[in-house]
Amino acid sequence: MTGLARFERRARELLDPVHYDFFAGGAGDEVALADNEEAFGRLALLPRILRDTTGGSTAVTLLGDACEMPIFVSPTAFHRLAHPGGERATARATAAAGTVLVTGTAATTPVADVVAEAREIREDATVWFQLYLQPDPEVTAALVRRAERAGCTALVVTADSPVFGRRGRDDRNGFHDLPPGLYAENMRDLPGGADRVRPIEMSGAFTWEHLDRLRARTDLPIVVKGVLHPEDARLALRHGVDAVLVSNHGGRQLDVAPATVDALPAVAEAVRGRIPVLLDGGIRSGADAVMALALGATAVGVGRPVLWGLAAGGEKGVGEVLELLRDELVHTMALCGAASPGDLTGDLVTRRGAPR
Ligand SMILES: Cc1cc2nc3c(=O)[nH]c(=O)nc-3n(C[C@H](O)[C@H](O)[C@H](O)COP(=O)(O)O)c2cc1C
Ligand SMILES: CC(C)CC(=O)C(=O)O
Repeated sequence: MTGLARFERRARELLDPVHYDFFAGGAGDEVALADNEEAFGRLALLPRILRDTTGGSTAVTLLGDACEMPIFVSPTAFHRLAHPGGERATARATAAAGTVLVTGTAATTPVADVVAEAREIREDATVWFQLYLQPDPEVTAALVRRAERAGCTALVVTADSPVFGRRGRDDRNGFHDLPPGLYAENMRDLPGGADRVRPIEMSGAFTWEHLDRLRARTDLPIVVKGVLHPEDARLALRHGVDAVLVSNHGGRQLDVAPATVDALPAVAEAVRGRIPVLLDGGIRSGADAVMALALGATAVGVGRPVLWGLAAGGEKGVGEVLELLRDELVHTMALCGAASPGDLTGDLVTRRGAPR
């Protein structure tokens, strides 16, 4: 078994099947979930030859943060459900890999502890905070302050969840609550809920105006997560957003959303290089990352692969997953004649079965 698949297999062996299903599953018939991965299989890379790639680098700068590779850790809920080391283990491994960790509202470890853990490994470790805007603006404001005080350097606002996706596996398994002792720790001690953990609320009432209010309230760069329509990318630009993240929430929200790599070119075209375009969904190899970068992403996020590494081997497992992806990325770039991510251009991507 090559690549990341062995981590998923190991995770499946070790995890409670109900928890495995929570991590692995998607919305509805899991069409978008499957398509995220399959869409990469429909693409091929058209390599360039005789280009000196020695002395190349995978480094990129993301919203001012130096990043050793254009692969970051997307926000996923409840890491302590995957492994007792939880978000702390993920933070240490991600810092060691020199890349960005996006922790968030649904973490089972407080954001301050996540950042402290990452900075123990590397002083300048980068942690961003994924925010679910909450209907009570005071609660949202408190979450933002919490992330700022912890030392997060960007906010990632998830905008694809006006309602919670319908996850058939969780319904069938009756999985709706965390086991005793595990909580969304960032929701603890917030206004109106002293001494208790507030539930994370989804709301369909949010508009770009709420983004404007957030913009006015924080100096942190803002990433909007869940952009698929090019017009929303244009709106993001108009509302002073610092980056967009092309995502369908790993196929966990709108089940008939397109695969993210299929949605990427139109978004990149709308943005025309003015702000970074990030992507997550279905990245399972360094070659997948190369394809997305060539199609206009500045960096790509991985969700489940990190959860599988965490479940399989805690900090060490996450480290192995990130190193495997880095190694594949470097190798694929070299074979494509690319010395740095900037050399990955759209002409390198073609449809499988239909070379130019
Ligand atoms: C178990 C799980 C939990 C997730 N939790 C969140 C979350 O709390 N907030 C969020 O914005 N996205 C969440 N996501 C979506 C991820 O950030 C990301 O978009 C997705 O996992 C990328 O797809 P991939 O798993 O194929 O890499 C979650 C995804 C999974 C699989
Ligand atoms: C439990 C949710 C807040 C997180 C999640 O499962 C998701 O965003 O997919």
